[in-house]
Amino acid sequence: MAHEILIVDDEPDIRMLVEGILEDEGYTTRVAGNSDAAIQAFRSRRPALVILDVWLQGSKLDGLGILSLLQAEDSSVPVIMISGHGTIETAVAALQHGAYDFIEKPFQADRLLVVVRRAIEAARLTKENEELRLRAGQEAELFGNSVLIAAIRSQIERVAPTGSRVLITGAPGAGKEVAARMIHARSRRADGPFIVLNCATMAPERFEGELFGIEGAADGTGRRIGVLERAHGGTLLLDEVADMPLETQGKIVRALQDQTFERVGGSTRVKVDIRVLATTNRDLQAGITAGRFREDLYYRLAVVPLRMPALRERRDDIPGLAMLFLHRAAELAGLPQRELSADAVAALQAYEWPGNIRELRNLMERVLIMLPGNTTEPIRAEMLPSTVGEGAPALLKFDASADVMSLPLREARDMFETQYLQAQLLRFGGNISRTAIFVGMERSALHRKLKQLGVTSEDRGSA
Ligand SMILES: Nc1ncnc2c1ncn2[C@@H]1O[C@H](COP(=O)(O)OP(=O)(O)OP(=O)(O)O)[C@@H](O)[C@H]1O
Repeated sequence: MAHEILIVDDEPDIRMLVEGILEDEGYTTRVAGNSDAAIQAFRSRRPALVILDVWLQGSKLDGLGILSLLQAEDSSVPVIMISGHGTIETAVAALQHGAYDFIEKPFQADRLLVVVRRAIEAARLTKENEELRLRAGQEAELFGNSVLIAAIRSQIERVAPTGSRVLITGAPGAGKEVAARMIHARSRRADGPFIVLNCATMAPERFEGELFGIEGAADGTGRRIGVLERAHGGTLLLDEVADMPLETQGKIVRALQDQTFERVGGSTRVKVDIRVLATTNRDLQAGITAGRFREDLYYRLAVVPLRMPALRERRDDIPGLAMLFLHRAAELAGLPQRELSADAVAALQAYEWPGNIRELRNLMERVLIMLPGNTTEPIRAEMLPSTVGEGAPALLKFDASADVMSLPLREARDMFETQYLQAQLLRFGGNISRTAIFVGMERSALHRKLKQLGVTSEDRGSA
């Protein structure tokens, strides 16, 4: 993305000179000749940087006055002062008031460009640090080795750089937000902001103010920047978009169409450049039929649809994810690393996971922290909460009880094979091909075997 620079100078020649130097380097520019125009330009959209003359003839406020106003409004935008001979002292004072640097007139193009580059880079790093802090613990990578998740990853790789809008559907906790973060991280906007608006938790009366911002009084008091503006140059995620009030849906359709909007209570149109992603765990088509969701908004958001599979559809991801979350939890809590025993893994794979990956992650953390002792002993199925732990062991343990001992070998073997294959099928979500590879049989031979043993599709877990 080209960085946009606001040039504030009362002399048209200097404005043109600076504009030319910056545009030759690929920056985009806006210009203002006095304090009113400068403040209005700054408020209508945040530039990446401001170049501000110390002395502005015929302007209500001079450079220092403008600087303090801009700093009060948004100190994350760096300001470079331009000073003439008689104004160096003021420029130095400006540094104490938060200006990034100053350059003296007449200046060399090279010197200007070096300072501009440094200022933008410094602002980027500050912002990045802040975002890293905010994002700590928020995943931007979809882990898992199953065929399903690998397919999602490759769809993301394909769609991320295109800038298309993507509608991500799937059950709660299935990783929709992670997928959205991954799209942003692999897009050309990766250096820009990633802003999430949670439509489910937003009170309807606050919605539009949050989305479009609020104009406030003429002197700027009470003005609030909305998420559309905060996401400029980056990505906006409309999380749980089905919960957006109908009236707001109508307004956002227009904003998506021409990337301009008005703040609540304002009349100037703000222009932005954002990519919009949306998630939902509801059926939006049903919402359209019921009149709860606008069809035109649906088609604007669902340019590329992406469905996140539930965890029970890709049970072969469970062992790896469970270990990942267990290791991370141990690291965070400063506890010794522990492994999972085979029966614990099987129990985890047999469970239905209504809360999907979020439930798995929380469970692994809870198990690790709640287990007594400072031991490195593997976690066994019986140590898991009973809802999870009771799922598998009956299928897995072939116990040589008296009953079995009274059977002829052939029948005992059939019994063992039935239980063994049922358990393996469950581990692989009923997928015959993957089970066959694991147990070392041809796919067709496994089919025949299952038929002969009378193992039906209900025994195989959901595919
Ligand atoms: N494939 C994955 N690899 C690693 N972590 C994941 C994966 N998918 C989800 N997670 C983790 O699971 C949790 C839930 O994921 P996320 O918030 O993306 O789900 P969601 O589908 O957006 O849920 P909701 O609909 O409830 O908002 C997060 O902590 C996330 O980091």
